[in-house]
Amino acid sequence: MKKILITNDDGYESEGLLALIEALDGLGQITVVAPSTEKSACGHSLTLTRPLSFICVGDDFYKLDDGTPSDCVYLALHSMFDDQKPDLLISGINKGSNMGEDITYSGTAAAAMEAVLHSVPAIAVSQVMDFTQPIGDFALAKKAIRHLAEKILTGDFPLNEREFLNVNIPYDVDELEFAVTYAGYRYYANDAHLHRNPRGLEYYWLGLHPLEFKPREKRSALCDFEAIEAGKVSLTPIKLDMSAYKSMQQLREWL
Ligand SMILES: Nc1nc2c(ncn2[C@@H]2O[C@H](COP(=O)(O)O)[C@@H](O)[C@H]2O)c(=O)[nH]1
Repeated sequence: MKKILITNDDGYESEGLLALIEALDGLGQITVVAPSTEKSACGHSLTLTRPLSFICVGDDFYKLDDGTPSDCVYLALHSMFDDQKPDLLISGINKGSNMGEDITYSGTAAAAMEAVLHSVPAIAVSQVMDFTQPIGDFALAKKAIRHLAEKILTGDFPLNEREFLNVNIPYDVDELEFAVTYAGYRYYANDAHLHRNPRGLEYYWLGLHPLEFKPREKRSALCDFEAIEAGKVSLTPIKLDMSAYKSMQQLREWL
């Protein structure tokens, strides 16, 4: 029987995680290891400075106290799959998109990175949200991820070593249509909001600014943002090799 490992970064009680489990029902033996608390924007952090513990919350369903998504993958592979690695790791369904350079912050994407570093095929799946509206049922996301998982588990994983599939699901769309994309260019501000507690101690809340984007020049395909704007499920192949090959010669000349 095929083995599927599931994790996320919104925490083990997230609606997106439960929807993902439902979407994959019947496709294989599912093991869930998810953080005990929300870990959004935790990146590819591993917890090396304190111990972590699995806490069983159901059949083959564990929360990792208090681990990151990457810890969940790392420890699950170490402790639960000593004879045969999982055939697929799926991280999500994240409440919020992860497009462009978002993936450099994303715990959802980082779990997929951790998996492919251990030669386990991986998908990160994130749902574009309107946070002013009810969360919804992730219907399109479930349909999309089941389609992709079935193709992978009955056939092959379409990417190369140390590459993962970053999937973003459009908001409020019913029809399933895929688009193969590249990661767009995301604009980031560095807003922070200063407050003081009743004793005068200052503290900040980061972020909370609009995250605009643009396509990158001279690309034939759509970027992830454009696919989402067109109501398509964005499939972006991401490689972990971050070397700036085009800059190597200019660096040599600079020396
Ligand atoms: N650079 C900023 N990124 C932000 C901000 N608000 C949200 N985000 C995005 O959060 C997600 C985290 O991903 P997750 O998979 O860990 O939930 C990622 O897409 C970030 O870009 C912000 O104000 N600034």
